[in-house]
Amino acid sequence: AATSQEKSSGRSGGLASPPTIDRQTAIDVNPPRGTRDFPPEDMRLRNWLFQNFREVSRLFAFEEVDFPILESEALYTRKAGEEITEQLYGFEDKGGRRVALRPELTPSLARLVIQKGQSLPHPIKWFAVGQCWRYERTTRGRRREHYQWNMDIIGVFDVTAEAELISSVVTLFKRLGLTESDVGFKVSSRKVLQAVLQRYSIPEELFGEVCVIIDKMEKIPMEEVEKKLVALGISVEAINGLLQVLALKSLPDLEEALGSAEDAVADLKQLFSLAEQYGYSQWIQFDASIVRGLSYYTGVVFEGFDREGKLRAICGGGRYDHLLSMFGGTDSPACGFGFGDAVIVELLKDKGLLPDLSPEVDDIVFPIDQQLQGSASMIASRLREKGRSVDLVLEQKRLKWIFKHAERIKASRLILVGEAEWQKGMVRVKNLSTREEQDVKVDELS
Ligand SMILES: OCc1cccc(Br)n1
Repeated sequence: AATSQEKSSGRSGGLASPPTIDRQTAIDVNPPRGTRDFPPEDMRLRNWLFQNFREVSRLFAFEEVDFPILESEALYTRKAGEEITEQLYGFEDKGGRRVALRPELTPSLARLVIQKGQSLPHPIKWFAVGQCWRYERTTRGRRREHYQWNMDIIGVFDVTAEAELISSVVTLFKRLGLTESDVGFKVSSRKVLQAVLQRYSIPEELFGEVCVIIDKMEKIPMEEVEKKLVALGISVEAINGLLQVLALKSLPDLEEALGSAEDAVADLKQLFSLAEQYGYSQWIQFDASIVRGLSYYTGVVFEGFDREGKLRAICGGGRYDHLLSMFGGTDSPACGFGFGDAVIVELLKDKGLLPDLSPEVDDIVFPIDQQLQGSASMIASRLREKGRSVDLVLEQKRLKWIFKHAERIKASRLILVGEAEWQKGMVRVKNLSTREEQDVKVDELS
């Protein structure tokens, strides 16, 4: 019999040729440079990862929020030489407004907190999973978009907030099968830097820029770092004092260098003691060189890293107590982190921890012949009402194709709608793992 495709083309034999369309030039079927498609297999992995983000956020009683990917450029035009603002994906829209694809979520969160004003009960515990963008020079061929999981706590002065945030990332890592021998957190506080800058009476307003320069220490040659600091008017003596403190790797050494009265020392001692109580002290270590690259951090900063040292930071975060006033709002103490969707997948791949995710179809419903297509649709609807995921075969196929298809989508059952059984108000149900098959009354199908 002619297949439905052959019928529609009015030709039998050979494949039906597509209707002619006036296509001048073929489009580029690849996504724009630096961006990704998510075909089903990749989408299943992404959904699995995001489901873990959401489940951990639920465990920590955070509420989900979201914001537009497009924001006013003004949210990001900080003058601290940050990579994230230098690579801003900004443009002028048709209304002449300067807008940008968001490079991070925190400014949007700050904007919403200000918009909602004091009506919001504090502390605010919000999370978001959102796509973020940068315009990276293609020379480095790096991506221009990634998805970030963010968790933020607004309204808590104490480092109990940071301890809670780090605990949530530890929880995520454990859910993904990672242990403290795979990953860890380097933890410090920008108050360390602040204390040193004060000792050399370096003006407070240089703080953000100095942090951004120090953060580049691992990425650019030391002499360039020093040149940038000197360009800010910082003396060589101060720079040496800075570099000495930044080399500290133990809290006792920090206490010795700064004295126990310093906030940085007290904060970090409390944080490490809380980590003990949470049970994740094996996951964290003090490292004064950690400053992170966002200018608005003001206190504790941390980043997740892979202990083999092969990958870029897995996640990063910290305290940002003055971000709201940067946008004209009233300051609230705040801290949060961003966790990208790329490095973690590379790490899971390296560790052989990527899950085997297959499509989850319960039933294939197949009308043996064309006249039973309507009956098959009725069967499919009944099964769907019972919550079964049903792949209804929509065109005549040979049984050989059906079994191959069932194998490919890992269906658990094949429901054959055939004339003889249908006359008796039944369908043939084949269990595709046990190969058992039986006729089942339509009314008893579940
Ligand atoms: O973490 C920096 C960043 C921001 C936006 C997009 C991408 Br890819 N990466």
